[in-house]
Amino acid sequence: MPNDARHIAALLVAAGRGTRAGGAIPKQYQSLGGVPLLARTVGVFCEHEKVASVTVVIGAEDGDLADAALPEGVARVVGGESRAGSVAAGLAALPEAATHVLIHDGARPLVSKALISQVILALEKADGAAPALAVTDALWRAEEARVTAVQPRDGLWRAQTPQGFALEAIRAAHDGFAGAAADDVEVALAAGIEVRLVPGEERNLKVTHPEDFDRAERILKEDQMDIRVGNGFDVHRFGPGDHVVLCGVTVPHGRGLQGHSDADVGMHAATDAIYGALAEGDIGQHFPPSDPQWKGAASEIFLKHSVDLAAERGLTIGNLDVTLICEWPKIGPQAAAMRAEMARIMGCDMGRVSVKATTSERLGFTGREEGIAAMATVVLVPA
Ligand SMILES: Nc1ccn([C@@H]2O[C@H](COP(=O)(O)OP(=O)(O)OP(=O)(O)O)[C@@H](O)[C@H]2O)c(=O)n1
Ligand SMILES: C[C@](O)(CO)[C@H](O)COP(=O)(O)O
Repeated sequence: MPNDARHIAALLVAAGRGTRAGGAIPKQYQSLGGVPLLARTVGVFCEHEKVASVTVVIGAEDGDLADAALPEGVARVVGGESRAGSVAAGLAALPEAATHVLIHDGARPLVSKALISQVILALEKADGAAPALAVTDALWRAEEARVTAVQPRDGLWRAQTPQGFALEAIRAAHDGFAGAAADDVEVALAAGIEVRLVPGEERNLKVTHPEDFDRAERILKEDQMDIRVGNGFDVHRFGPGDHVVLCGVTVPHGRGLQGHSDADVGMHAATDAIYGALAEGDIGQHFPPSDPQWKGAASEIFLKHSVDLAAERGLTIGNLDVTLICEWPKIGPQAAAMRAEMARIMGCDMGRVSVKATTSERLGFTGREEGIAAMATVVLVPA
């Protein structure tokens, strides 16, 4: 269920003929890693928690191919002769509740949930937002296979999709646009809509030529091999109190743990392990202790956030191993409840979560019962 007051509609244009890609059927219905290319594109948007509806624009003669490629619940509409015509048909068919639209090429199957999120975020600041990559190669003009001039590349960007807009603004822009447009940003600019740039992704290629299938398949294989390991470590000191919260479970104790949040040292170590695996910093970076809104916060919020970030990258929990280091309280009797609670928050099987404990033989700060330490190791695997 989208957690956004806006209704963000995804509009995937897939009515082209794919002549440059060749093949017996249009490229969007050809197999990419054993799945129709368009099914992959649609899947990414269907799984995005902020996308409220998905509409696909198909070719008039592609009904049977679309039946085989599209999941139930995805609306479809027949497109036009040009990409712009297909977008216009799609804009007219979006759900009434839609406030914003993400217009995306069906032929870009490797778009990531993280990129979609960036475009949605940028739409909070402007009526238009689109991903692009800076041009890094030198640019030339040429005629008849001879270089005739150098084209300065400063300020030049390679356009990608999804291109996001406030719905009424882009509808009006399309209504008032005459002629051919390469994409919807061109239509938006002609109507004076401000379009914010967000960093594009190399992997978000448009399958255009036959060799692009090989490129896309190589990226999919790399995704399958993307296994991440992270570790986390945390310490909280004891203070006054009558309980501690460890791995989400409240344990009666003669003292409490001090901290800005609920001081759940085990959950913090686990969360930092996940951020570490993602190279996404640590809890303090995402939830600054200086921010009063996190005072006394349940650490569940932090753990859930790190797992959501992993999911945006297509990763899920392979396994998590947490070690609590303390003399007291005794963890063994609570370990199963802690594993169950962590598994619930992370949305994974309890068999993937380990919580164990050790004393430090009365040595050091944990041995003197000044505080509790925790360490965690996580493995993230492709979802
Ligand atoms: N009349 C059209 C033309 C294009 N598209 C869609 O716009 C996207 C980008 O276009 P492009 O890659 O140029 O696709 P094709 O037009 O299918 O390719 P080609 O020019 O090689 O025929 C694709 O997802 C394509 O299906 C569309 O919905 N309707
Ligand atoms: C919209 C687009 O994907 C932006 O890069 C692109 O312009 C559409 O594809 P085409 O090959 O230009 O038709």
